[in-house]
Amino acid sequence: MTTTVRSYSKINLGLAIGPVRGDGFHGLATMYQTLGLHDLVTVSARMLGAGAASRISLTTNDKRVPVDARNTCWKMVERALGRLGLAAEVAIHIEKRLPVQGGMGAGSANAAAALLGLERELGFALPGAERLRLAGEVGSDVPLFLLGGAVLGLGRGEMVFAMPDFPRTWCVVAVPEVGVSTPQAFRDWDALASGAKAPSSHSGVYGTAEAVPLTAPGDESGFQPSEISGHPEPGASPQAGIKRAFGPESLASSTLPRAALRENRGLTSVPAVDRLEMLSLAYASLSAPVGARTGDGKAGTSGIVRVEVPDLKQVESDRGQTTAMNDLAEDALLALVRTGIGNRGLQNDFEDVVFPKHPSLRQIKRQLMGDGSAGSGGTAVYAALSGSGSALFGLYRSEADAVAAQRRVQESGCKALLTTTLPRTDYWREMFAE
Ligand SMILES: C[C@@](CO)(OP(=O)(O)O)[C@H](O)COP(=O)(O)OP(=O)(O)OC[C@H]1O[C@@H](n2ccc(N)nc2=O)[C@H](O)[C@@H]1O
Ligand SMILES: Nc1ncnc2c1ncn2[C@@H]1O[C@H](COP(=O)(O)OP(=O)(O)O)[C@@H](O)[C@H]1O
Repeated sequence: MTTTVRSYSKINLGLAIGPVRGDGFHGLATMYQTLGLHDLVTVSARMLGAGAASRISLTTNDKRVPVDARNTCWKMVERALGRLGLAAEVAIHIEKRLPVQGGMGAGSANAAAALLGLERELGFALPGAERLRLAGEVGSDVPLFLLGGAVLGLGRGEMVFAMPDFPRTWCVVAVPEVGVSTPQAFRDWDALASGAKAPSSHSGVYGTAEAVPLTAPGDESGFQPSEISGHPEPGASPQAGIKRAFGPESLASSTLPRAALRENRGLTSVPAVDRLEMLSLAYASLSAPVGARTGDGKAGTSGIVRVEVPDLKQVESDRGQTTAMNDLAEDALLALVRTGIGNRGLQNDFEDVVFPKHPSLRQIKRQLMGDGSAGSGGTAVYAALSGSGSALFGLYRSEADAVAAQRRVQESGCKALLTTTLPRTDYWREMFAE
């Protein structure tokens, strides 16, 4: 028997990078959103007798994807079998449709899909908290795919909180040919943040900050990853997560070796931590009941997922959603877009290092955004780099606006895909392919 799982992608609606932690990872506050674009992961598995060693094999249609123990699916399956004390023969096939190194979390989603496929094949399910813990070990972006929908990510991105969902929203994903390495993008950010010249958009964050020691008194090694990894208790509130991620205990345990601290004074600034905490609180405040959210006071004016579009109209009426819901969706999305610090609004910090290195990506963001000029089609509600890139996305009020944006990007010679965001219920309903 085989199980085929849709391995969906994500975008980062906003992403703020914080200080380097004791384990070398960066603190993050990000709002993930799953998308309909997906790979297919097929798993077949059979138990082996007692004493046998597990055997994993992997195939894929994309030669850039490793087919050995470096593959995220392999890591996930190996860990899950180990945790269960089971031996099995497992064959995984990854049909790649998503860009590799695109910032869409494709490899991370593959790992989550492999776990779900394995569980179904063997007829077991790990407890929820255990799954999230294993997923976080495989990669910072893996746990979000065990929730789906709109997800707040804290810690190094692996502490995940399900947020109230925005109904499906039209989305265009631009897929430039350039690949961006995530570790390199973080290193570039470190160089920028610790350099003499602070980016103008972050002045006041890194420019004049005084360094504060995050090292516990007397601790010279400063390396205690076990204290700062892990996952909040299931059902914990985002606010509890924020406290855990940024509270005094976390700072005490988020130790940096003293030498690194000296070298990275700007990174450990109080304002940098404050900024991350403020942004997390702003994101988390969106978890208030939908009716309590405020938009721009002009509900219904921008019409996110308005039902003028035949296909989407069909989809929505099939699911019993009402037009009134669309107005609330618009309010929630506009509130999110305005979330941020100062007058910067929603943002992805990686743009500050990735755009200077790849100026063509800034240009693609402009095309996704649109300038509203006559004949060019509608503008985006929001457009940004996803994760560390190189994929970028735009969110649109209607299919017509999205199609116009797709055309603008394609005419400039860049591949552009039309899709929608994928709320949590749809994410799970459509997860297992026939
Ligand atoms: C930046 C983000 C934002 O969504 O996405 P992508 O652009 O990769 O999609 C993620 O945090 C990426 O998560 P993921 O791709 O799972 O990264 P991991 O395997 O955990 O880490 C890869 C490397 O990135 C760096 N890293 C990652 C996460 C983090 N919070 N701080 C880091 O410094 C580390 O150097 C790490 O070794
Ligand atoms: N299952 C997988 N699918 C894709 N890439 C994988 C996988 N496992 C490991 N990798 C490696 O991880 C790197 C990042 O992959 P990917 O998830 O596509 O990027 P991003 O995190 O930017 O979305 C790739 O360069 C690839 O070598």
